[in-house]
Amino acid sequence: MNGIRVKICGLTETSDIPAALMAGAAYLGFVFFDRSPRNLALEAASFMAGSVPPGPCKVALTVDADDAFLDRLLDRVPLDMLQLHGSETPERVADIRARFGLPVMKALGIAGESDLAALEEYGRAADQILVDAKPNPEAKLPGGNGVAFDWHLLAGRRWSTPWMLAGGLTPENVGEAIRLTGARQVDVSSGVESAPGLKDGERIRAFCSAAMEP
Ligand SMILES: O=C(O)c1ccccc1NCC(=O)[C@H](O)[C@H](O)COP(=O)(O)O
Repeated sequence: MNGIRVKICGLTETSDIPAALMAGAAYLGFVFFDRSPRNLALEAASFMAGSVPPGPCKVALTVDADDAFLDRLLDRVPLDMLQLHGSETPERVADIRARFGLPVMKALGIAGESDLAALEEYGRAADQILVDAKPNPEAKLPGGNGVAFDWHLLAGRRWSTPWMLAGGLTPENVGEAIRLTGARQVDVSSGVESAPGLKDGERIRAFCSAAMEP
């Protein structure tokens, strides 16, 4: 074991939870975004998150959510972290963190060198940064597109805020991604699916072991 922490994002079936936990995932991600094939109704999310034993971090992914939705979400679903995957400003990130009392992870899209400055800025407002691929202009979703960015952009860089690598990771490429970027945490959604929104237990297991026991 190398201490790498894995987040499996976009769980949609109750059976995804034991699959992710048995594989050793440290974070479980639930998506709340209407247009996503991984979108969960609050009732389903409440049941799924309620079935998680103490330990793993239960993360809610939202996109430019307003306070009324976050109130309803946190009223009904037992959660440990909010992942903000829209165009929330640093001020909005800080506001959500103060108002809702949960750690916040801000997702930032990277396509080139010039996108890296935002990591410093948002690092002052968020508890963690999710360093993800910037979606193509024609993409239907702001994340979860199974697209990677050039990992060399992160090589040799250090940030004081904890961060997690995401975007197009798979059981086949996660070892190389960790080696090139120095990531200590990795996030995956599409790369462990058999179809959009359908997690594959065997790929979850393969991903976790490739990340944690290379
Ligand atoms: O997964 C979705 O459907 C989604 C919808 C809206 C915003 C973000 C979304 N997903 C983000 C993720 O699941 C991951 O955190 C990240 O983007 C990596 O996804 P993938 O490239 O599919 O592994």
